[in-house]
Amino acid sequence: MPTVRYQNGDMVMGRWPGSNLYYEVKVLDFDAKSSLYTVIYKDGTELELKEQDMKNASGFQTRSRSRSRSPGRRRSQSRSPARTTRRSSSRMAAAVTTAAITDGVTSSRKDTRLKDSLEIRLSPLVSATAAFSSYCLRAYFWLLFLPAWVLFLVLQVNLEDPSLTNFPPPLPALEAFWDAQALGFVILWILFQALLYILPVGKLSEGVPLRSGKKLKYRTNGEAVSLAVAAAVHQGVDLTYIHSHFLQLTAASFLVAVLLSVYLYVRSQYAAGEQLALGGSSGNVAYDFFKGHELNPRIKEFDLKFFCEMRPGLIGWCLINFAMALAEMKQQGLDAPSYSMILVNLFQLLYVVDGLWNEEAILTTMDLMHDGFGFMLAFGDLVWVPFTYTLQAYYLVSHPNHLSLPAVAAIVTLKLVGFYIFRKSNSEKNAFRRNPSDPKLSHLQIIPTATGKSLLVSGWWGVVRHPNYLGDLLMALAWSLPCGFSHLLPWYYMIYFIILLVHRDARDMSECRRKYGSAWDEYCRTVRYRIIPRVY
Ligand SMILES: NC(=O)C1=CN([C@@H]2O[C@H](COP(=O)(O)OP(=O)(O)OC[C@H]3O[C@@H](n4cnc5c(N)ncnc54)[C@H](OP(=O)(O)O)[C@@H]3O)[C@@H](O)[C@H]2O)C=CC1
Ligand SMILES: CC(C)CCC[C@@H](C)[C@H]1CC=C2C3=C(CC[C@@]21C)[C@@]1(C)CC[C@H](O)C(C)(C)[C@@H]1CC3
Repeated sequence: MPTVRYQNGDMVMGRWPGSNLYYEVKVLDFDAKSSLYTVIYKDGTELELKEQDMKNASGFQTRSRSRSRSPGRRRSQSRSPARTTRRSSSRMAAAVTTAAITDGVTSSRKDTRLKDSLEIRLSPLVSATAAFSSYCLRAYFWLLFLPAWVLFLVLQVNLEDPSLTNFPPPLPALEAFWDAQALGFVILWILFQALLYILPVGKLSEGVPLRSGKKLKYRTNGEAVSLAVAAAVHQGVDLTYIHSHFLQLTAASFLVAVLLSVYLYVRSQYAAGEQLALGGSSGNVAYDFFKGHELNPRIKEFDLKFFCEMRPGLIGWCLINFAMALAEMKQQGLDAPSYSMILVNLFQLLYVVDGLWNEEAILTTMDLMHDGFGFMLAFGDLVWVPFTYTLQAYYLVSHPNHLSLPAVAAIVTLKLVGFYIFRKSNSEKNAFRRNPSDPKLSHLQIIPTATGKSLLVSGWWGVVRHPNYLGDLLMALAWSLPCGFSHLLPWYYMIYFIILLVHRDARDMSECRRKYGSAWDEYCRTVRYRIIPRVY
């Protein structure tokens, strides 16, 4: 029978998962079977913590307000363990962390370390409360804006002269959106993908450790699935239906995404502990619905987030592109698709097949590791990706753009350079996160952090802080160039992607700053640029 050190109702300090920061928490429950305490943080987040991640509040001292408010001073006085040395072994870093946390309350020098942790922890709670209402407003805005924007784009692409100034676009009658057959096809497509996903072929990969240290298993059989889809398409299904029913297929997918999000929201109300993401628990229905609260919603072994992100939308994207190539030949009376259409198809196919081939790498991306699964991702995966990432191919069906051979060669070179940077940098980080002592990575310099994880500071991740985004942006440029410069619409992906990646980078920077504290500052001082060397 385990001893129960803290009682229900006790106010103690609880470690924020994945960091060395302690927050004030109230003990709600103790589960003798798992030896885990259920605690609630001041912002309402409920989590399960091990006893070793909890301390008596009396052992902590806080700095005076004036001192903690001075960022300059804070920087100069920081004694965080992560700053002290640069070591080559992540195990050393883990040892430093453990020492700092477990002994911190007794010696005065170590007290300073804990005070530094507390100092960082106080600000996010205060600002979280202040920013709450603005977050809720933003959620309402995005819930309305995202579907309206997709509709706007889909209605523009068929126009002879698509333009932002065509606003509001001529709206079709309401019944034009609804087509039971289109809904049937969307459902069949998702079920077909689900069937391929559960087939016992391909690898079973482990995700990154959850807060409890447990690792979930994922079936990563994307390569087999892409071959199965290619074979099915080869059997001669008439895909031009997709071009002629694009609006109805978009509306049907939107309906599925909304139903899925409602289901995800409802089930997240019953999830607890490590099943939950750290966001999406504000209590505001719109915000939580949009953001999603459950981290890895699963029906038995079927992982809904992983499946939606990697299968129906992503493979659907290639299928739609291919359908557009057939529609172009039909509409323009061609024997073969145009060079522009071939380039757009091949480039994006390479992107998707690469994603499926390296499916395991997605397990270390932000969406899979940290974000809850709610409307944003469900809509993103099932509507946004297949129906807006295909706009370049759709545009070319009725807006031909002739490319000379030198132009083709230049665009292909750009795509390959982008792809090389994207793949190499993603694989490097993924390999390092999976096995930091991989001998193939032993030449890379690292910065140990107080969490036990280290940061790569040479190799691709020493060039800029997001080399993978740089490669991705170069590829995006290569996808738009074949469409020419007559309209802004085929450049939409490039513009959206710059905004998305700059925003993601900022979000990731503050998340990493929270997680790694001064080790992250040191990384940022060493690697000065975010995405483009010497520019940004
Ligand atoms: N086509 C599309 O629509 C989109 C494509 N993408 C692509 O998906 C890929 C994944 O992107 P995303 O998930 O945003 O971000 P990343 O794959 O860049 O993941 C960021 C995480 O990597 C870890 N990390 C950061 N710096 C270092 C370092 N120096 N050493 C070791 N680990 C580090 C941190 O996590 P931790 O320390 O916790 O491991 C950080 O939170 C990218 O290639 C991106 O371009 C992304 C969004 C949309
Ligand atoms: C609706 C919102 C405005 C934005 C939603 C964003 C999502 C569409 C993207 C978030 C991260 C994504 C990734 C890919 C597709 C787009 C989304 C879901 C990705 C699967 C594409 C293929 C790549 O190879 C990848 C690296 C596996 C990508 C991972 C991130």
